[in-house]
Amino acid sequence: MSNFIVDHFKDVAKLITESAISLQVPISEAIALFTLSLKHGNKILACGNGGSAADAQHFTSELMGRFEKERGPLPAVALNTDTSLLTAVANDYHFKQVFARQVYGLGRAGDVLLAISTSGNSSNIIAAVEAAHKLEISVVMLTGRDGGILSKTLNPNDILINVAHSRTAFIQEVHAIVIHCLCEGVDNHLIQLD
Ligand SMILES: O=C(CO)[C@@H](O)[C@H](O)[C@H](O)[C@H](O)COP(=O)(O)O
Ligand SMILES: [Zn+2]
Repeated sequence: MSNFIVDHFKDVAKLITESAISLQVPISEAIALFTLSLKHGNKILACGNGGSAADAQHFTSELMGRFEKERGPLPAVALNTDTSLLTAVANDYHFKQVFARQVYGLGRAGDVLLAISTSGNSSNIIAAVEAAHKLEISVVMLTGRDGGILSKTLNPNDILINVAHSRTAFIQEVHAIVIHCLCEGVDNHLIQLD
């Protein structure tokens, strides 16, 4: 029997090493976009489904709380956390609208939306991106596989961070690293200014 545990660690380690090269530029660009938005007094919205919902709230909690260094709170809201709101919108309208509705309610021009989808094909994430575009909110898309439909909806100011792998688990494991790099980069920029 093959040792799937050792294989998992080895295979994701290879993907992490490859991603360090391929994702360095879009991650740096996303850090610059988030930082500029926050410096202008705007906020970050984030959304995802399942494991990516956990990733979205992981990111916003490290902005609103703290990452590694002491600083003030940075305005950031995960759109997948309020079960009353999510069930009401899904029940009364459509599950596709659960994030878009909140983008329309909370979003303002100049904010940035972090849209996370390992397939790039989740309809509620695509609808959230459409809502963001209507409000002149730039989008950082954190995706996997070939980026799916989401990657085809990029506006010129948007940034695609795509982990080109077919296993959802591996994509999510790299996404966790990307999220920590985003937090570290934003802190490096903003704490220098203090
Ligand atoms: O965490 C996992 C699988 O590792 C699952 O919960 C996964 O996130 C869910 O199936 C999501 O609904 C997948 O959506 P997406 O990433 O394709 O947008
Ligand atoms: Zn998972």
